[in-house]
Amino acid sequence: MSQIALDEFHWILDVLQSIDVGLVVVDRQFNIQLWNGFMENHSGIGFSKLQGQGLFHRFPALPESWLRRKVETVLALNSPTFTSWEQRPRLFNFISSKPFTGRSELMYQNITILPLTSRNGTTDHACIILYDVTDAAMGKLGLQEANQQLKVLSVTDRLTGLFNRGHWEECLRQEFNRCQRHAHSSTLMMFDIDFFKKINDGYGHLAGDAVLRRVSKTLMQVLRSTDVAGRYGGEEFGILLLDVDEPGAMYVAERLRIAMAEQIVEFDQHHICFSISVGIARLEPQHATASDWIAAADAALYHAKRNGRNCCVLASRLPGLLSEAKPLPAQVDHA
Ligand SMILES: Nc1nc2c(ncn2[C@@H]2O[C@H](COP(=O)(O)OP(=O)(O)OP(=O)(O)O)[C@@H](O)[C@H]2O)c(=O)[nH]1
Repeated sequence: MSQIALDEFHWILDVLQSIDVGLVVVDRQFNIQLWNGFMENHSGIGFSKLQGQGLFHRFPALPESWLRRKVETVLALNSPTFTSWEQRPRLFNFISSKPFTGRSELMYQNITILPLTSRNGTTDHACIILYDVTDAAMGKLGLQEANQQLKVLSVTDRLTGLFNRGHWEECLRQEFNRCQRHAHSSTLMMFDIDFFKKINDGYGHLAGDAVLRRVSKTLMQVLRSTDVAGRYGGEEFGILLLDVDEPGAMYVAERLRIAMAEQIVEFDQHHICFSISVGIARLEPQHATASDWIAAADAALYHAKRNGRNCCVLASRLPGLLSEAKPLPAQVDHA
């Protein structure tokens, strides 16, 4: 080798040694043939201690079967492969070295695996290249998290944590369409807190808000995870009971009504009781739109109010009433 060629070789080795990218060369038996400065710094093990040793023997936490498969494919096809951190967050469990910007304890890595062809034309070595992409990954994950939070906020009612009206109505429309396509039926419940204005007028808006939050908490305790509950208006709520018939819905509505009437909201040294009135409507063939379905449940709710409140009414039984009005709980009970 000429002096110039030797110098160039030396420079290349210097560059490989100090480049801010991890380089590992292995042979077909996965014995380590090259381990650059980046790998030394992040693993804390110098090349002299690893040279010729089995990669999986020295690094048992590596995903052995995955890496074997990748390297063997690269060598067989004589073609490189790339794996992003989104497919596999990291190959080596290196600690992230970005103490100020980094929010992740471990480094995120992109990985390229290259086939290395010798001068005699055989491809018996592979070069694993590791890029530290922790900053980019954290940026993207942060953005995804923020988007996810925005998505949740955009469908949630701030006060109660239930679905807001817009999203709940969208769920209702989807269920309406699903029932039309598959010729089966679900049931809708609309309920409203009785004499809610009196609570606001008597104890202030914040007391009213506390009652609305208690309604939502009670709903979450009584309903199943498949039920879709939303805040429809100020003190009116809608619940979609999927694949539930009228008797089933009446059973749920009564449970809900009783659970609400048993609540005592403590606010500013007052004990506040309340009740709800419920209208129930199964999706019927005569409901041409989702709005017709809501109107049917609303009509039943209106009758529940007219019937004395604290009761449940089925739209299919209008104007007759299925459940008798119960005595209202004393609405405001001084401590
Ligand atoms: N605290 C509070 N009150 C609200 C909110 N949204 C609506 N309201 C109040 O809810 C009350 C609804 O009163 P009405 O529609 O007269 O109904 P009601 O007093 O419950 O009487 P019935 O429904 O006939 O039993 C009004 O006083 C509204 O100001 C809210 O977010 N917080």
